[in-house]
Amino acid sequence: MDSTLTPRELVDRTVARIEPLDAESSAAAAAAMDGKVKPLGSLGLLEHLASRLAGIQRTTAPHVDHPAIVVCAADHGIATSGVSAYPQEVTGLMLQGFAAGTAAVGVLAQQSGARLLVADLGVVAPPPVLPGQNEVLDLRVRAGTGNTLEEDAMTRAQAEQAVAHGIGLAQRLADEGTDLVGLGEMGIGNTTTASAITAALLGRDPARVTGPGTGVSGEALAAKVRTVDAVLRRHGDADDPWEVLAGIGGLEVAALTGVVLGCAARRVPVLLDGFITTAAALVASRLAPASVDAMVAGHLSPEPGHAVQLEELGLEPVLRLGMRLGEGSGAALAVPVLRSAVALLAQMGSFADLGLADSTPTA
Ligand SMILES: Cc1cc2ncn([C@H]3O[C@H](COP(=O)(O)O)[C@@H](O)[C@H]3O)c2cc1C
Ligand SMILES: O=C(O)c1cccnc1
Repeated sequence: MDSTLTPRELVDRTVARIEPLDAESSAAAAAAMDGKVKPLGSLGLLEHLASRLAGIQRTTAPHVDHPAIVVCAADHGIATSGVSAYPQEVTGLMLQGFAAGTAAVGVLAQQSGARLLVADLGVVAPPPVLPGQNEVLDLRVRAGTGNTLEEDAMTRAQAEQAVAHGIGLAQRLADEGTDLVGLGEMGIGNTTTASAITAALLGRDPARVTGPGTGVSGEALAAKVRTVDAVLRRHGDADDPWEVLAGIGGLEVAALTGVVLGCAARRVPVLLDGFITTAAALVASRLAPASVDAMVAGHLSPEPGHAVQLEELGLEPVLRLGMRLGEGSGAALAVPVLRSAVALLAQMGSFADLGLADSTPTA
């Protein structure tokens, strides 16, 4: 990162570098897939994924050789207003689990052969760093956001700093040769924040995009919907993504927005996880519409707002496993599917190899 730039200048330069999908590479990969020894279209979404990765990476030989999962963590002032089934301290405890490699995403990232990076953007009670554990990057902007029922989540400058941190992380990963970045998050209360962001940006009724999160139901869920409604009335300037980030939060959402922008600018495909990372993707899409071209949806969460978000972004989820965990778990699980898609494109034989001129069905 050019350290002489202000955070806002870094964001603006990054946004200016984002280009749409390379239609030529994408079409060439799609044509190559059509020529493989199989009935046309029979590999379903894998065919689309191979050509999409080709278009993002601007090559007819897309690759998933060095995938990484980036988990951004931070606390939310709104968590103290009874919107989660779990207390705020869990965020810091889970950071410990990420460092130790014992959290779900640690297991799944290992299964998928993906490197795991964890960044603390502002956990209220961060755990001590223990020797021999995975590094937790210190990108702290402030110790948790303000309670958005009463105040802004953060200042505009803090939102810009958090987004810039995410861009810096993406640049570092791209410099290190990372060729796929999965997004993950941790922050008790952040489904409430994600619901408010989604309702604000898409102009939706809070009841349509607010769900159980970690497991609130009945009257507690009704109260969560009312909370999202109240947060929106205070901060919901849907026209301005910066207003949404600073007013509603959160710090990890802002950083993930930056990771999306930074990856899109470097042509690194971004694998979305669940409802919260997709809220960050929505903010990124408002700052840089072409950034959507760099996105792939890892999975579909049952959180009701997630399908609404994906429809808005025009993305088809790779997996539907009923997972509602977050952390990057769905993104980590989708990595092998993407790896398989590019392997099929690279390694499958074609009808031409068999001496057959074309793959068009006869009937
Ligand atoms: C032990 C534990 C591990 C988690 N890992 C991810 N989340 C998920 O739950 C939180 C969002 O749900 P809500 O808005 O209802 O608080 C986020 O931290 C999210 O990543 C977890 C939650 C818990 C309790
Ligand atoms: O959709 C998600 O990613 C999700 C749902 C509930 C809790 N945490 C994350």
